[in-house]
Amino acid sequence: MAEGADVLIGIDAGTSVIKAVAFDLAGRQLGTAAVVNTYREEPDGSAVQSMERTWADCAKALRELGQVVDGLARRTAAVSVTGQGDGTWLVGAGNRPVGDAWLWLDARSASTVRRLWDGPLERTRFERTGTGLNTCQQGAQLAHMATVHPDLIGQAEVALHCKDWLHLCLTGVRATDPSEASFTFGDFRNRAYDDTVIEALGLSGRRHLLPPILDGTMTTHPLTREAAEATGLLEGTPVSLGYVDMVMTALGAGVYAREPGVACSTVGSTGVHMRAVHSEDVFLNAEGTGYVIALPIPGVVTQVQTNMAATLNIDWVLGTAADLVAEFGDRPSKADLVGRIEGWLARSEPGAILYHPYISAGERGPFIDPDARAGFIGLSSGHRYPDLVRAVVEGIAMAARDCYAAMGDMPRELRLTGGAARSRALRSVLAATTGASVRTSSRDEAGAAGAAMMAAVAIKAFPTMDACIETWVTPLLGPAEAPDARLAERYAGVFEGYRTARQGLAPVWNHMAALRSRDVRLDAGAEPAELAIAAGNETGN
Ligand SMILES: Nc1ncnc2c1ncn2[C@@H]1O[C@H](COP(=O)(O)OP(=O)(O)O)[C@@H](O)[C@H]1O
Ligand SMILES: O=P(O)(O)OC[C@H](O)[C@H](O)CO
Repeated sequence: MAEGADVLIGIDAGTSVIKAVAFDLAGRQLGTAAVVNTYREEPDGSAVQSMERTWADCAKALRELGQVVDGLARRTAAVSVTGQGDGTWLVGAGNRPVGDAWLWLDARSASTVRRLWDGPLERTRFERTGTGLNTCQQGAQLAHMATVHPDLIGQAEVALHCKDWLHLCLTGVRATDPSEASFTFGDFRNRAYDDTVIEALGLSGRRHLLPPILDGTMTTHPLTREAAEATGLLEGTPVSLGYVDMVMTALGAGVYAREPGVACSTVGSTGVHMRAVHSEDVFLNAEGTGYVIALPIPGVVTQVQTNMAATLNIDWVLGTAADLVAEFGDRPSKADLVGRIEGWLARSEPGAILYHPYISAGERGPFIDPDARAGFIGLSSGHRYPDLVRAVVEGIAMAARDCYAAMGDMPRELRLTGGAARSRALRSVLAATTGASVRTSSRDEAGAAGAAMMAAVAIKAFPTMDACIETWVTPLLGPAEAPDARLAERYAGVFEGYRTARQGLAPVWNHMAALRSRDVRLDAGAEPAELAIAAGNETGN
């Protein structure tokens, strides 16, 4: 470690915000800089993001951090980068992007996913990766591009994820990390690529696109001169490649605990619900859903169910109100609306309306169905906007319970992070819905902290990740907020309705999807065809 270097920087390139956060070597947060992330969604299901802009925004966040923390460049011992997972960031000659990145929100590969589900090697693929195939993942997206956009793949030399792209921009090194490599193309037991998995995805002929796997707790690479100029940091600063943000956030929030019954939920744009287990204790369900994501701790992985949209539903319900109000004058800010959530929850009745939070074009956990869509059940004429907001919040919590129910016993303690953790009312709904006590960390930036912890181990500020957790995570955990018993009883009943309804709705979602695709075909000049509600296409329980 360089003389006087007492700062670690964690970069967390999320779907909504790109953050750069400085910590001292004991994990105390020294400063934060954030740049709003930009991506586009189109009616064809695409969700894409400029790769150049992502790097420019990341560099901007680092430069701004330099204005917040005195002497940052000279004091930085190491940097680590994590980011939104899944998706496909193609890089071609001269390390230039091949078009825009496809994000995890991109639903275009739905038809390819359905085809691959029926393949002879699908169960083997699931048992090796521990991960149910869905449209978010790079394996599905590459397989789809191979048939529909061979031009894109043809120009690519390497297929990266978001954090890998930023790591390439910082260091000039093409690599990915053990977590995304193993849940997408490999085996979580040995954290290496697996030929059968790659064959199951129909990608044996594209094997050359997969980069080397690098463990950022063991290896760092020096910041290049160009990256130093762009970020304001010093050339040669060690850079560690973090694991995917889902486990970096969980690591920073306390997923790895010695006590039994502890789980960790990130309720941000997406909902991620997980437990840390030894890789031999992973439970592979019959439905083939969930993720198994390696932690940067030897032999320890997270067993995960992730529901696609969590607070994106809150953004939708608030955005709807903002659009309406804007018709009469000024548009209220998101902060104004978020600030009213507690009040709306206080004056609405718990468990009165069901809401399924599948607002983001499909669901991936605990069931996989690209056709799933959001909806309210149980509206009466007396219900008003606060009741809808409450239903949306409860729907997000029901989805969390649905995910834990598919992984075995409910947790006793839920370590909660993400946007929803900021609200006392949301925490109490989550506690009552899952029946678990909720604890949050006094540090806000769990994802960046998880990444910085990798850098701390890489530069040997701590001998092991266990030792780093003892200093960085455990002391910051707040008191347990116990569930309200009456509310918990009410929500246990509501959950039965929630699950029964979403199982029953699968054929309706499928029918609506068929209508949508018929509209597209009619627009293209095809003959109309008869449609009837058929048996569902749902995978999962
Ligand atoms: N006090 C709050 N009450 C309820 N929801 C909140 C609150 N603060 C933030 N949120 C929700 O959390 C979202 C941001 O979550 P966050 O975890 O920061 O994002 P991301 O998952 O994209 O990193 C906001 O868009 C909003 O929907
Ligand atoms: O960008 P956020 O919401 O922090 O993380 C997104 C996940 O990595 C993504 O859901 C993986 O599929």
